[in-house]
Amino acid sequence: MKRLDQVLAADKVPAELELVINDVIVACKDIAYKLRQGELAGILGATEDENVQGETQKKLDVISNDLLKDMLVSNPFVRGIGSEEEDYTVAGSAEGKYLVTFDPLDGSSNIDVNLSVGTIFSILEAQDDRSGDQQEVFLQNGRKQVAAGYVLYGPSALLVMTTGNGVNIFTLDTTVGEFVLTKSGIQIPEDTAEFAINMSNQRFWEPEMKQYIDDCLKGEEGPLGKRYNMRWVASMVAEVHRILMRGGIFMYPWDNRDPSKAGKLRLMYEGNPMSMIVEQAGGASSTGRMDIMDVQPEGIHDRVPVVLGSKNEVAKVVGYHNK
Ligand SMILES: O=P(O)(O)OC[C@H]1O[C@](O)(COP(=O)(O)O)[C@@H](O)[C@@H]1O
Ligand SMILES: [Mg+2]
Ligand SMILES: [Mg+2]
Repeated sequence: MKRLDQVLAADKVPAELELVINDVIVACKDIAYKLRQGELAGILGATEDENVQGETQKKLDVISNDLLKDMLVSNPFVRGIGSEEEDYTVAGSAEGKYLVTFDPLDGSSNIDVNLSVGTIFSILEAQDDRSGDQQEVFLQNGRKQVAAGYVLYGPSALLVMTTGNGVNIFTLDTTVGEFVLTKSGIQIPEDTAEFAINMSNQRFWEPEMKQYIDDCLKGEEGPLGKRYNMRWVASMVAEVHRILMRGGIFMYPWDNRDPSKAGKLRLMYEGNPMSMIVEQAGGASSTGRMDIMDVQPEGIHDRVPVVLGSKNEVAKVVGYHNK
């Protein structure tokens, strides 16, 4: 079985980028270990703080963020980091070429109930010599990503990653503490009859999204002509992983619960890296009106409506928005 370094060498990934990816992975292995220990490691429960998104931080949000941040800002090839849990971007090395953004712990509401959570990361190249504490250096669209990935902490810990040459899946071999390649060339089935959306927000959606879901629920008798199944894990990493394995469509659409937030998910920590992975696996990813990776970020914490997964189903949802 191939190790991660062998796969990266075969993909001709530059040595400096490999060292950055390695540091992300060292931190993720530590997170995986702490999650295994759970209550025994005293890591469950909430802190008394809120993050910049106005969400209460779980202890593990903070622990995971600090692990990733400490590893990366001391890496000589990292110019800076941007995190869902940091108010501002943080400078690394002035000579560093790479910028790393991450959602240290995705699906945090699942931690205390012992369900799947993940870490999502995205790597960009700095385009000029601005310092990593200036958010402007990060404000590049998703097409500029040189690598993206997630670690899913489920029954086994999986690293799913792309450097622009397809999607590989590595499983953490806990006997040696290494991620080893277990699947490559992942392809998402083009069609699906399984959707994932938080239905409790239905009354806040735009009419186009309401119409699509109404038509899914009509099943064989409806205009979509098939019976749909539904899943909602409330952990984007777990949903995207299910879609990579068996197809499906995942949506966190725009809603008007809070008009200042264009959807719940964050472009630079969730939307872009997941879109790169999904597109590299032959799927599609859209806001409903444009490809997510073409959205120009205006701020590091920008939010974006997300529709991603099986290509033909995403095209249907985009079709509803274009009607
Ligand atoms: O609780 P809701 O509104 O269903 O939202 C679930 C969504 O929120 C998220 O948990 C957001 O991620 P965080 O846990 O990193 O804030 C996604 O993973 C998931 O798809
Ligand atoms: Mg998240
Ligand atoms: Mg998070």
